[in-house]
Amino acid sequence: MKKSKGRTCRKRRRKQSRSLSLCGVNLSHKHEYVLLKKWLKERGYEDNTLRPAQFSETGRGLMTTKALQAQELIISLPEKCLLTTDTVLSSYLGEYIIKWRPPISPLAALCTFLIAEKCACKEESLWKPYLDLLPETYTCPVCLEQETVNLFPEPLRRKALEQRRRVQELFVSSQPFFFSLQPLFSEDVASVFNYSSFRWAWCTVNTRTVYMKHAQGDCFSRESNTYALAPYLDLLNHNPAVQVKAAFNEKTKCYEIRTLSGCQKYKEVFICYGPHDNQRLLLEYGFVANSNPHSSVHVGTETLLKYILPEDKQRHTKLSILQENNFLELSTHMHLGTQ
Ligand SMILES: C[S@@+](CC[C@H](N)C(=O)[O-])C[C@H]1O[C@@H](n2cnc3c(N)ncnc32)[C@H](O)[C@@H]1O
Repeated sequence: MKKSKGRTCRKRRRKQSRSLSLCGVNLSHKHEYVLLKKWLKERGYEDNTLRPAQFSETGRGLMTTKALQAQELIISLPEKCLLTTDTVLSSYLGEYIIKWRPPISPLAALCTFLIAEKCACKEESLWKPYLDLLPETYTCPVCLEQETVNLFPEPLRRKALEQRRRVQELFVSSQPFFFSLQPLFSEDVASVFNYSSFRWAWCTVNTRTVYMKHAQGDCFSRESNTYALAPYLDLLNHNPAVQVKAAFNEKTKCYEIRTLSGCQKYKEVFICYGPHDNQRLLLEYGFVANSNPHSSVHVGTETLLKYILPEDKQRHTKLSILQENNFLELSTHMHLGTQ
């Protein structure tokens, strides 16, 4: 009898403590969040349901103060709150971007704006309440020490190095444009637009933007222009198990996210960033998800080649399929021996 009571008690306590760990510590009274809410209100955002909160398992996120039913709106953020390439073009950077040839990419434009606003115009930025709440550092592979990246399994290490190369290339190719902005700054632009601030801006765009299609104008290069930074909404964390519908609503002129799964009162509200496996989540967002239904194992080239035996009659076909689908990274000492 005693034993059974103990077990029930332990079970109940475990359940309570798990449930408590899913409830966050409310942050909304903090000065920075009060300022952000005021800033959002001035731009037409009204909401009494969501609260910024710190969660033990996922870090900072948003909590709901009422139960959300399936199909209910989680958030509806007016266009005025969104930071897009239109924002950049209508800022003091616009005339420099329009004149610059060859045109810079939409991504480079957003990074330039974030750095300029964050590092140079500190007190005057219209975006200050938002910028003050952005993370100072990121955990995407491009920000990690080489020794850490060396510990990754080969396929992830390869992707991490690719990411680093892409960010470095974009930084180097954007430098002449940065130098053209010197008239806007009293400091040396080389110190404002350094690699570290560029990497911070790149990670901000990469980990926090929502998809929003923009018309392809002449001001920017042909790369896709689909980014929108969405203050407050970008506090929503990822959960692969939830389903949401998210898009810019042309009628309401708001970026809207609707839950398809619902959410309990005082629990963290999640969205789904996409059906990503943990390698993709680590590369793009700097974290991995527990119990990820999209988990997959990435097999390195050497291992793949080891299991396609020379006597296999379909060896040639199999290797062609792997190669066509980018599964083989061939270094100079490797050869396929397809004959
Ligand atoms: C759009 S932001 C979400 C808000 C973010 N937690 C914050 O404090 O600003 C995306 C970032 O949140 C973190 N994140 C999102 N979902 C997460 C999860 N399920 N577990 C841990 N971290 C998560 C990752 O650092 C990711 O790059």
